[in-house]
Amino acid sequence: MLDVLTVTLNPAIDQTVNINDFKIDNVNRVEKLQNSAAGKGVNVASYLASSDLKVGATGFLGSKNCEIFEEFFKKQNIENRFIYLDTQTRVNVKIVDSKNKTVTDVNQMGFEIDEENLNKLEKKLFSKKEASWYVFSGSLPKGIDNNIYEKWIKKAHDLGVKVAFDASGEALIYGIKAKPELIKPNNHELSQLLSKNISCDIKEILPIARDLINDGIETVCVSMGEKGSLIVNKKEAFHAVALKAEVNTTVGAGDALLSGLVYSKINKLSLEESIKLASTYSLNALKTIGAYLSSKEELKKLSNDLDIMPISLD
Ligand SMILES: Nc1ncnc2c1ncn2[C@@H]1O[C@H](COP(=O)(O)OP(=O)(O)O)[C@@H](O)[C@H]1O
Ligand SMILES: O=P(O)(O)OC[C@H]1O[C@](O)(COP(=O)(O)O)[C@@H](O)[C@@H]1O
Repeated sequence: MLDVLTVTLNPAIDQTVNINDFKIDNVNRVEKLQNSAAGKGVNVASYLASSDLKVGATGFLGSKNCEIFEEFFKKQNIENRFIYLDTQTRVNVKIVDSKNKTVTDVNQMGFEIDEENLNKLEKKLFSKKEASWYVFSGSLPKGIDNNIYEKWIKKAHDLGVKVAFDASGEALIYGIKAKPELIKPNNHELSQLLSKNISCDIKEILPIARDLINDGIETVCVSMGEKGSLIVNKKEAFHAVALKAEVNTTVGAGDALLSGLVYSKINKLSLEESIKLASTYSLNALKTIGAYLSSKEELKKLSNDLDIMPISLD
């Protein structure tokens, strides 16, 4: 049995283009271009497989541009359990502007899923327990109902599988009703959940995270970009923030954070150790284009750049 099976319904080839001083409504010249196999669950699978867990990845892939994924799965030691569709996987453009220090995401809608293929995937996931943990993450392609993750989290729990969940909008609103063990919304996703603007203020985020815990979610980690993250369970809370960071891209930092949290759950790390490890993974992701984890020594060095502060729950 696998340790972790990640599910990516709408993977992507991330096309990172470096444009110095990117200007809208103008002609921009690309200085460097890199394509990477990606999508939320593909990234998580890669970080976890590099952490010596037995990992599989499933969901849907277009057969017409699947080579980049197949090479990546082989290289990263990820068991490929994708269902192939007779089409292309979407290409998401990531415009990295090092002069203005911005990253602009242009994410395509991707393919449409019909009932037959959805049934095939459900069979793969729920005929028997395939892994200790399932990770459901990322946007929903056309043809899939917003409550799919809610339905699947319940089905996973019925099989005795634990669930980490990272989605946005309606899919998130439905999904948390099924009480996954672990969620990692960012502050924008919390805003969608509560239909009001949530800032990166710990005093504002802590009670919201605690409400989610009281509703039955075991661990809530709210990520806040350069403001770090807040992790909360029933007993403790910590705020992790980077004292310094080398930022070449912010794409995949959330997936890296989630991966570190899943690894920590599987290895029963304390909440403080968990957020330290997960934040280290995210610092690593900021340096690297594509979901590649650095060596243990490099990660150890990066972890020194973190400040982990306990937050009182009284
Ligand atoms: N500019 C940054 N400086 C330092 N750390 C960052 C920066 N951007 C992201 N991070 C780290 O990556 C984590 C996830 O990033 P975030 O942007 O919140 O996730 P998501 O991509 O899911 O929106 C943060 O909690 C933080 O640890
Ligand atoms: O499924 P969505 O929400 O469109 O997101 C897909 C995108 O998210 C990523 O997985 C990165 O996610 P994070 O930056 O949140 O870690 C990209 O690789 C991919 O292009």
